Amino acid sequence: MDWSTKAWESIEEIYTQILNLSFIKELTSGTLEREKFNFYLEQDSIYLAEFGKVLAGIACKLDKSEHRKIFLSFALDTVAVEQALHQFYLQNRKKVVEASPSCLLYTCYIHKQLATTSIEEAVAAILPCFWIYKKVGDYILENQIPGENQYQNWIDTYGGDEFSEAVELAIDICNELAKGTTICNQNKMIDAFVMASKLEWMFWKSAYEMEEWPVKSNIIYV
Ligand SMILES: Cc1ncc(C[n+]2csc(CCO)c2C)c(N)n1
Repeated sequence: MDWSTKAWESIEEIYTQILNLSFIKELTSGTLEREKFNFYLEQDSIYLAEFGKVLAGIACKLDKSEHRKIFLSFALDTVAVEQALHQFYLQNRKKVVEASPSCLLYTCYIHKQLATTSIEEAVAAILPCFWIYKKVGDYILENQIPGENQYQNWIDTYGGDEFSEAVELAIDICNELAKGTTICNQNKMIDAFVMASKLEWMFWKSAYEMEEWPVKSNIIYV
């Protein structure tokens, strides 16, 4: 069994719980409140900016030029997706938004992986972002209520064939890196994959709840 098969089997339960989230159910039916979706997009904008930096950082550490090329193209795609979705849904709103606790946790986790773990573990930590979104995008496409869905543009970004190639490349690179490393490190890669999958679940849950910080501040800038 290759590394990615074991990795996906390790998160089957988390994936099922993602599909059962109200955010995903209502995104599928198109009934998700716009306020919740906008909250998600604003948080996602923070996430994508950090994710793009991590992808570029991973590229710097990869030995094979082919892998570097792919990760740099992922980093560019991330900026493009961020701009396109946000232009479409938020019309370039320039509100200053603070990262929610879950968003901060996720972005700090991937930065921590890049800064302090093996390159294999860092790559494994970014795979759920690709793979889970592909699966969720396809699931929504298949289970959509036919007709108008105000979130069609978002759904089409991740569901369908266009995004498949990137996901397959990311999975293949993980399998190749896993093959070239120790069993111990392969298991650490699984841990990273599972942790990032939990953080994907938390990200959607926190968007639906429009998660706030449990303590407030009254910042006065100079
Ligand atoms: C929390 C969160 N997780 C995953 C994605 C999906 N995603 C973000 S960047 C990227 C790679 C290339 O665009 C993919 C698949 C998201 N938007 N937000």
